[in-house]
Amino acid sequence: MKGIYSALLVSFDKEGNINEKGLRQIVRHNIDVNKVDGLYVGGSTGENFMLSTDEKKRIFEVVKDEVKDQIKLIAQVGSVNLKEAVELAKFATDLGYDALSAVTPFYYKFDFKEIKHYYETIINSVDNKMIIYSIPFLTGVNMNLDQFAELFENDKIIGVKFTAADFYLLERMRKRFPEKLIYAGFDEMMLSATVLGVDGAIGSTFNVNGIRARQIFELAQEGKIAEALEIQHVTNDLITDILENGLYQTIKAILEEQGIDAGFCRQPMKESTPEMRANAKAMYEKYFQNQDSMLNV
Ligand SMILES: CC(=O)N[C@H](C=O)[C@@H](O)[C@H](O)[C@H](O)CO
Ligand SMILES: CC(=O)C(=O)O
Repeated sequence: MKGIYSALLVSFDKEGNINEKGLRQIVRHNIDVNKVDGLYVGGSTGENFMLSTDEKKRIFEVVKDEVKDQIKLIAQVGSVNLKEAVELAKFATDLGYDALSAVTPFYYKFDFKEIKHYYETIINSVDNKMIIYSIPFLTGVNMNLDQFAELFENDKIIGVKFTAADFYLLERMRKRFPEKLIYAGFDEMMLSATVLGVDGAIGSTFNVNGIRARQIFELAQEGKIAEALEIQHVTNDLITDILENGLYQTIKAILEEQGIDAGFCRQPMKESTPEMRANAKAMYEKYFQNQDSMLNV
């Protein structure tokens, strides 16, 4: 389960319905062009928290049908509606997803006992493995080292997607949990996270920038830090441009430039303006049009 995973984008039509053809194209692009090791389905990048249970299920189905067993699949099933999370966990497990993930329960200020009960309830309802999804800047949930340790006592909880900039905590986790899988969640900090020994990364920008992401990861693992840093610099120029222009809208618009029907975002996320699309086109030309020759791949 180690390696580079795209946090999969979902294509929606103008009315906000899932565009299955576009979704399949995004999946194929991740396999054929980005050459990722796997997909993280139903995450923030999948606009998951704005979808109905049936829509989440349909996305799990379409993705599995397109991927078959070509690459690994992680299903993010977490929800403040715990019954929904269990239902999705069963559904994704029956489809053959390699692992589950669940965001820490958010919105209400759940205490740690409640958070632990949530994870145990989900994972004990299925024959599968769980990767904790920790993203404090969106959820407000900050767990400490001892709390992670308590969750990790359950052998079915095999790892964490660590989307945080607290690299002191990341280092402490690496030392204390050598057997657990730690995935870096911030693409712009991938080099530093790799130096600290993460097992992989899960990111939104890999939907377009997967080749560079793998290069950073592999060069850093080989100790070629200066070379990895050069690629992180280019990558962060791109990520800065993307974040300034609108994260998911821009990644989708770059994919459109590559001939993929990546479509619209789901409301309440805004529609791209012509200016945003023009900026994305410029990013495509700057970072991707000549990527093969730039990178010697
Ligand atoms: C909220 C969100 O999308 N987070 C992603 C993964 O955790 C990241 O891949 C970021 O999108 C990316 O690092 C840009 O900040
Ligand atoms: C990786 C990530 O942010 C997600 O889509 O959940």
